[in-house]
Amino acid sequence: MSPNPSFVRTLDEAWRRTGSLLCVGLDPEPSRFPGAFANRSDAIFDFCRAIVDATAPYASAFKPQIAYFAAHRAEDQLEQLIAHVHEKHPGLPVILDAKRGDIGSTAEQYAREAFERYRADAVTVNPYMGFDSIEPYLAHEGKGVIVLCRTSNPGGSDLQFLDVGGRPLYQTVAQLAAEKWNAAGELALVVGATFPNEIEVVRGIVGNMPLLIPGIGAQGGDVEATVRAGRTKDGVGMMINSSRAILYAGKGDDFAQAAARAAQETRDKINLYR
Ligand SMILES: O=C(O)c1cc(=O)[nH]c(=O)n1[C@@H]1O[C@H](COP(=O)(O)O)[C@@H](O)[C@H]1O
Repeated sequence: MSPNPSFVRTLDEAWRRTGSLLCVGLDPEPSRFPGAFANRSDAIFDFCRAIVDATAPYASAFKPQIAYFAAHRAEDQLEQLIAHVHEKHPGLPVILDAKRGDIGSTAEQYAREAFERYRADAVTVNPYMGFDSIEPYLAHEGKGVIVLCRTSNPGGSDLQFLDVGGRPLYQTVAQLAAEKWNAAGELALVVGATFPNEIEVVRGIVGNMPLLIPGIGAQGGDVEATVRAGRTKDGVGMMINSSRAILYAGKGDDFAQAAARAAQETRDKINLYR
């Protein structure tokens, strides 16, 4: 079997080819779908496929959030959706947002779920249980592992800001990721757009490592401050995610066109500051 292409390399190529740092988040909530989707058993797939096809010209990655599928017993639709992205939009990586974290033997199963069942290119993981809980994902050659570092939510400070030897815990996570955990070169970190100062600090610690940055759009993160803080010297290095502000930009039959417009505007705004 040929090895998987490198996630980090594919992502870097996508940034440069598409000229976009936008990651379109796929958090499907059927109660917010336009009326035409009511009572359709495949509504989640159909809605997300329409969003993917409409926004792909403005995106460099997609990020489905697993809970939005699992809560509706729609894991099969998630499989179909990721297969659709690979088939119709090759070269745009799919990040499965699952925020997993467990002992090694269980993590092996989560890794198989993300990479073999769903065929994601990368998965989000929680570092709270330490490196042996992350290693099983790295055993999948070429697959990306995106570690929570400084999350976008207000409660993220409860633990991530605890003082560890004179600096906040999230900085220790960034340093471990950059210096000890990244032998495979396929790690990335999550840093919320709601905390641009911390984005800048993390960028200083991790060099060119990719950052997944959620929190613009519905959570109110500042695009200009985010981009200025997180860009690499080459003006790339960030998967800037927006979910609800794109998915639900329109409520009617033109929802996909409205999503495309929102994606285009977001891409263009990001590009003003690269
Ligand atoms: O790992 C994530 O993607 C993530 C980390 C984080 O710190 N904050 C955060 O909002 N997310 C996810 O990013 C998405 C943000 O969605 P919107 O606020 O609608 O753009 C959701 O799927 C969250 O689960």
